Amino acid sequence: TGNHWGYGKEDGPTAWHKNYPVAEGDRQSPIDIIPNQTSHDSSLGPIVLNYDHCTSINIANNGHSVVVEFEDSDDRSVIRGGPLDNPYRLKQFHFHWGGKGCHGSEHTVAGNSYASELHLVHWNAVKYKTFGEAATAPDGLAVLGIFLETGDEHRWLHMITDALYTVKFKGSVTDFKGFNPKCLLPSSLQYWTYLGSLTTPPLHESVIWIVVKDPIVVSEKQLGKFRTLVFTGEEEDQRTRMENNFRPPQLLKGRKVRSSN
Ligand SMILES: NS(=O)(=O)c1c2ccccc2cc2ccccc12
Ligand SMILES: [Zn+2]
Repeated sequence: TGNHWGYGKEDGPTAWHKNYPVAEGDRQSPIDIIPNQTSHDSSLGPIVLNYDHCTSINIANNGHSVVVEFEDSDDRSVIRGGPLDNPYRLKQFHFHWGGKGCHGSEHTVAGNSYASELHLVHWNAVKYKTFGEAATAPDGLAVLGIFLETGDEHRWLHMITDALYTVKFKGSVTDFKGFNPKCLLPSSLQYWTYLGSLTTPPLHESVIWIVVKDPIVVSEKQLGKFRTLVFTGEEEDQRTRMENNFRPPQLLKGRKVRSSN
């Protein structure tokens, strides 16, 4: 019905262009990043994150992913530097993941996928009054992408995975205060950056992507807890496991991918 979209055969990424023609636009995300075809740009400074006074509000299942929202009424948690001309305010973060044992990242590196990908979504509150306005502007959003690979248990991810049972169904929201996503970042913030889009409908071409090169490591058990979520609402009789909620790589269409040193 209407602009309903998902990750299934009928309503998935290959069908999105019917309701969202920008799906075939010139700056769509994700992409396959080929490291030896990126251009190293020494003018690209380090990414600076000021999350020390960030205020997480809640954790929610929006029927597409699990999302942690932040208080963004002031500049208490911002990302700056790198390719950004302004500080961008942290709004939310969410994840994309695969099915058991298969891959689930959105960006790929020389054709290789990771098990999952974390997106920290920020908006340009210097130039735009609201997140909604920024979301449709070419320099409105900055999303920091972090790859997750499986291995040892991640010492802090349990704070997220322990809360997932409270947001099993689409539309569920629970309090989630005092979480600082800085604990989910790898030690090195070397990155690739390019101009792209939201990877979910409405696919607005408003994102400056900053994809961190080094993955964080999480255990298969921790990743498995994301797959206990379902795409469907509690009132629906269908229980469709939430997994493979990733869009495949899109055409580069002549875009340059720059690399920090
Ligand atoms: N995958 S995504 O980061 O493009 C994305 C958003 C990006 C920018 C603004 C809002 C977004 C909301 C999302 C909600 C669920 C999944 C991806 C989302
Ligand atoms: Zn995302």
